[in-house]
Amino acid sequence: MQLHIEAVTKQYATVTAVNQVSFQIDSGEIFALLGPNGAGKSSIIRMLVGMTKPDSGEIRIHWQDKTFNEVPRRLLGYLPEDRGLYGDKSIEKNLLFLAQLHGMSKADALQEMEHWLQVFELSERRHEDLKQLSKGNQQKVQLIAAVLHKPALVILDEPFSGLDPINQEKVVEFLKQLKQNGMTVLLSAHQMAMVEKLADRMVLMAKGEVVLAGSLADIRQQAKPEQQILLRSETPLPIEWLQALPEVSSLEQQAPGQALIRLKAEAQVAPVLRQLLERIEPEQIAMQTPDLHQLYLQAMAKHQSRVKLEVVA
Ligand SMILES: Nc1ncnc2c1ncn2[C@@H]1O[C@H](COP(=O)(O)OP(=O)(O)OP(=O)(O)O)[C@@H](O)[C@H]1O
Repeated sequence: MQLHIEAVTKQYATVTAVNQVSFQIDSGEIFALLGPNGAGKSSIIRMLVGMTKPDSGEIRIHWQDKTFNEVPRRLLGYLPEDRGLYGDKSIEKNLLFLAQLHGMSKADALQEMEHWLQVFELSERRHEDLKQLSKGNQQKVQLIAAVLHKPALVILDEPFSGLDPINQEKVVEFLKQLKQNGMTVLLSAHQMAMVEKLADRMVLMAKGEVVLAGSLADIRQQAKPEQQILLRSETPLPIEWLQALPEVSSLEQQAPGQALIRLKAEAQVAPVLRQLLERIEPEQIAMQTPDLHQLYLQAMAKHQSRVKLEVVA
């Protein structure tokens, strides 16, 4: 299963939800769509599953030796943005119904269901009506429903939403299992820490456009992130002096004796370290690599200031 999204544009009335977006998802990858609210993630997903069509550009899905313009239903496991199962039916009845709709036999569905109910610790509750479950547990049932029929491609619109940190970790493990089982996974998410653990590649979108794309390492390179120095001392740090150093762009004081110092893009690290060591006796001094959350915030801030400049010009 390979997906090609080529120069796809989607307009709703006055809003360009997706603007000339291109990327490719390879077989067996976990691929993440990232971006703030309204970036266009769900619009792309809705076009992939055939709920809407692009205004221009092309979607091509290659499966074995065939090509499609939307993912065929029998190959697709989909967690929609608007969740929808039957509240007055039990977990088991809901899952059996959906598995059989996808052409699974009852025996196969029950066997597959057993595995996933155990993964999400819901085995004991299989006969409870869905409406009796917490929002998080309903979400877990929805995730099982998306994969029970062993689809080739799983598309999950915000699989982590509404889940506590422990259950978010469970979803990470669930997604890793899907990859091990050979499925291709596309997900949208706001939880950068989870995406960082999982995604082989990703695109960062803003206002319908791709801002950054690639693996985490690629994104780190493209983003040209600020260099960061973590400084820890047993005595309080001379914060004003640190802020006034010409190489420093900003400083985050994390405790009286601890700060994260961000350097200007063109700054050399060695002279900064020399000055620090002349003035301070640090307990710890370390270069820090920004995580996906920080890269995301930096990329979005840069994108916003570029858009503002374009508007002024
Ligand atoms: N059916 C629609 N009619 C009109 N505008 C729409 C429609 N669907 C989406 N939009 C607009 O398109 C833009 C992109 O929305 P979309 O739902 O794709 O973003 P998203 O990245 O999935 O956001 P979120 O993280 O909030 O789910 C938004 O400005 C949204 O208001």
